Formats: sequence, C-alpha cells, structure tokens
Amino acid sequence: MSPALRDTDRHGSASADKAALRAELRAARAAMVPGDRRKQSEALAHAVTEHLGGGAAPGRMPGGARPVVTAYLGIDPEPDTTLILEALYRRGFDVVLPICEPAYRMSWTSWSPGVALQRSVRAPVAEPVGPRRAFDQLADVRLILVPALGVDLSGQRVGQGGGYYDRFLAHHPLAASNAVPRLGVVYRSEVLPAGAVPAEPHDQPLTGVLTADGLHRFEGGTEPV
Ligand SMILES: Nc1nc2c(c(=O)[nH]1)N(C=O)[C@@H](CNc1ccc(C(=O)N[C@@H](CCC(=O)O)C(=O)O)cc1)CN2
Ligand SMILES: Nc1ncnc2c1ncn2[C@@H]1O[C@H](COP(=O)(O)OP(=O)(O)OP(=O)(O)O)[C@@H](O)[C@H]1O
Repeated sequence: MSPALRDTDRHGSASADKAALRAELRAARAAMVPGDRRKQSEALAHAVTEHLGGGAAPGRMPGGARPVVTAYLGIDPEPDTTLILEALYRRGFDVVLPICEPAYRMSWTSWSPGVALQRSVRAPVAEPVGPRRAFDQLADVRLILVPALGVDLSGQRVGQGGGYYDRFLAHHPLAASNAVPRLGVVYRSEVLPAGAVPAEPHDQPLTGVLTADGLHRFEGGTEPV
C-alpha cells in the first residue's frame, strides 16, 4: 500500500503505525532512481534560494555575527542538501549542522564549503569538525531545516526514529514557538495527506515543507525568514 493511502486508525498504536510507515518510506526512498533523487535535490536548492529571495544578504547582529540557519547534511538516499548549504552560506548565514550527543541530544557546529567532516559515533551521518554550541548559544536563529522521511499536510513528520528533533524542539521554547519556521525537506512523493503520519504526544509539528516544487506552508505556519 502506498504511504499516502495508509489507514492509520484501523490497527495498532500510533508508534507501531509510525514504525511501519517509516519502513515503507525508507524502502520507497531507496527504490528511487538516483537521477531522480539528484534532480529533485537540485530543484530543492533552487526552491530554498527562491524562497529566500534574490535580494540583499540578511542583516547582521550587532558585533557582526551572522544570522543562523540550522540545517543538516543529507546522506544518500536523503535529498543531497549540499547545494542548499552552499546557497545559505553564500547568502551570509551561519549554517550550523547537528552533532549527535548522548541521550539523543544535539549540539551545533558551523559548516562552510570544504570544512572537515567526520562520521558521527552515534548515527550514520557526517558531522563538521569544529566548536560545538548548544542551541541556546546560537544568537539569531532565522530558520530550522528538519530532515524527514515523510511529512503530512498537517505538519506531522516521520524521521529516522531516534527522536533527536522532537527532543530538540521540545526543549527549546524558541525553536518550538512559531517565531522560527521549521521546514521539513523531502522528495515530492513524501508529502502525504493530512493525518497520514500518526501523531504521538511528543511530536513537534513543522510549520512547512520544502520540496522540488517549492515551499508549502501549513495552516498557522510562520512567514519564513
Ligand atoms: N542527515 C541527517 N542528519 C541527522 C539526522 C537525519 O535524519 N539526517 N538526524 C535526525 O534525527 C539526527 C541523526 N539521527 C539519525 C538516526 C538514525 C539514522 C539511520 O539512518 N539509521 C539506520 C536505520 C536503523 C533502523 O533501521 O532502525 C540506518 O542507517 O539505516 C540516521 C540519522 C541528526 N543528524
Ligand atoms: N521530548 C521527548 N522526550 C523523551 N523522549 C522522546 C521525546 N521525543 C521523542 N522521544 C522518543 O524518541 C523515540 C523516537 O521518536 P520518533 O519516532 O518520533 O522519532 P523521529 O522523529 O522519527 O526521529 P528523528 O527526530 O531522530 O528523526 C520514541 O521512542 C519517543 O518516545
């Protein structure tokens, strides 16, 4: 059954349903033709650039600090976010990527083109080498890009299953408030009808989703950046 047609109410608990949906989405993503993944990743970077507008670089904080975007480095078969990171960096943002810490917490390290990367000891992802900051130490966060396997149109997300992003958003009032847009980044087919992702009490909804077709903002979402 396609994830979009799944009936989440018919059987099992929300978390069991979510695990099944996660497995389906993983399989579907892995089955995508590499050329399609690449094309959509390129279009996604375009969508981010367009969404940010072609105008002036973002204003700096007093003292010259760059405004921050929290992003992530997509690992195949995730959308390749390298072009997004480059576009944001060129635009003048401090692009910070998550570091997996104990107890499913994350700290943040700045990314720039060519920065040294190392494999995380806790998850199959690459992390930049450099000073780590807690989220509260990031001065001026304008946008939070969130990895996902699927996002439904009510803003519910299914991720890799660690709970890293739910914990992060739950513990940081600024991140969880609608003051900062929280945008999922997925392939087109991974945007699902409202209700397709079973909601659990700890889930932190997104304010919008980015795909190769552009930004879709959810009801009540914030004006991004
Ligand atoms: N690129 C990227 N970075 C990220 C995340 C992410 O989803 N994507 N995370 C988001 O939280 C955190 C890392 N969490 C992750 C947890 C598990 C897997 C993963 O792919 N795990 C196994 C699947 C294990 C299973 O089958 O249960 C795998 O490699 O197949 C990836 C990231 C922080 N950094
Ligand atoms: N705020 C929280 N406090 C404690 N446990 C949490 C919290 N948020 C999520 N969890 C736990 O983390 C586990 C994974 O959650 P979930 O399935 O929602 O992950 P996910 O959003 O897919 O993963 P990720 O954010 O890493 O991509 C669940 O067992 C859940 O109970």
